[in-house]
Amino acid sequence: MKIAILPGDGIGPEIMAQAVKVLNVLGEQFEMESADVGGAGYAAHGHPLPPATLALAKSADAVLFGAVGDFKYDTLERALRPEQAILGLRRELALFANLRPAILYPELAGASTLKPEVVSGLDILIIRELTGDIYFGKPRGVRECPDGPFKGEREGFDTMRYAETEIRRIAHVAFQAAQKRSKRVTSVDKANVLETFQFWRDIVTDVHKEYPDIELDHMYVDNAAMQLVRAPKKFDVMVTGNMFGDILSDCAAMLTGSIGMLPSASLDANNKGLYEPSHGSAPDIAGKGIANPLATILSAAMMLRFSLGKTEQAERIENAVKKVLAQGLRTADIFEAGTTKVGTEEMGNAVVKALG
Ligand SMILES: NC(=O)c1ccc[n+]([C@@H]2O[C@H](COP(=O)([O-])OP(=O)(O)OC[C@H]3O[C@@H](n4cnc5c(N)ncnc54)[C@H](O)[C@@H]3O)[C@@H](O)[C@H]2O)c1
Ligand SMILES: CC(C)[C@H](C(=O)O)[C@@H](O)C(=O)O
Ligand SMILES: [Mg+2]
Repeated sequence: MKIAILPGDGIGPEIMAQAVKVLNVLGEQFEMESADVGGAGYAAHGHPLPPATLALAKSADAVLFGAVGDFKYDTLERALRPEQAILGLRRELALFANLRPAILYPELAGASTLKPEVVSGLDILIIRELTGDIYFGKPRGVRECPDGPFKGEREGFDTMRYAETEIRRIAHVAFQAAQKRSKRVTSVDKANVLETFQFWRDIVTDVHKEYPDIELDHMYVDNAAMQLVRAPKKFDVMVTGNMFGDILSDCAAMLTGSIGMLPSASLDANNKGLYEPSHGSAPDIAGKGIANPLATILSAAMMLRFSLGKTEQAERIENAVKKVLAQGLRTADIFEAGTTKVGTEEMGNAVVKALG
């Protein structure tokens, strides 16, 4: 089985090294091949998603991705910016279904910024549509404003759009995921204002007819953001569009103690996938050896489960993570009094040791 390893920028290489270490000691015969991506791809090959990197990702059984982005590239033309690498991979590999599970490990109840009783036992799954919406809609750009009070001035614009097929297939993913959980789906939209999301609501409602065992409710995104911090445990599966999902999943991350705890799987129609932590390249802490590698290690576990058919190995990793947390080991982002602060590498080594 071939795994493409794309560490990327900032803390990407540091956290990826820990996940690779874990994969290496499982006793499996994985063929792992690394390639430059993001700012590292641009620096070495003049493009954030060099053709060889894309070819590797396409030929592999799964992709493990670190993070991309570096503020020093923010002035490059958009097509050359590091973020285009992850957007390009999502589009080229047709990874339309992004699963972001926000689970609170009991040991981290005190690490969350919310009261322990609000978050204890939290286990929600955010399903974010990943290849449509305003992220990919055209036209977009900066132009002369054609009408209205600002006619003649420059204006920036993007296009929000969803085709029926795109909504149907992500709705199926959500309902089917809910069938394996507590059979509840909340579809998050902005149907009160946006045509795109009234259409989204209508199509999700239609797909729901095929899933009479699932309870569906609809919620506006502003309310959903509020409810996520007010009473997050009321949610089970949340399904939403690309941009709302981006924002809500960062919000949900903090319920788990840190964004350094939130893994993700981005899947195509055949469960081939790219796996990455939900966070970015964290330039503010890059190179310091203090980043939390657990989101990346847990992403590797998701990869074993969803794309490589190695459920037992996935569980081994997840149990090892629980064990190190129970041992009181914490990176700086989840540290609290009475626990032991460790660096990125020590945390990776502890997971390896705890694999059993
Ligand atoms: N999928 C991706 O590759 C991805 C995702 C999000 C952001 N980005 C990019 O990353 C760069 C930085 O973006 P940002 O600062 O807005 O978001 P970020 O997620 O990189 O960082 C936000 C905050 O969370 C902290 N943080 C993130 N991951 C952490 C970890 N594993 N352990 C401990 N702390 C962690 C950071 O130190 C920072 O304070 C930008 O260039 C952005 O475009 C990339
Ligand atoms: C880096 C960026 C393109 C990306 C997104 O907006 O999807 C990131 O924020 C994420 O959540 O994976
Ligand atoms: Mg994001």
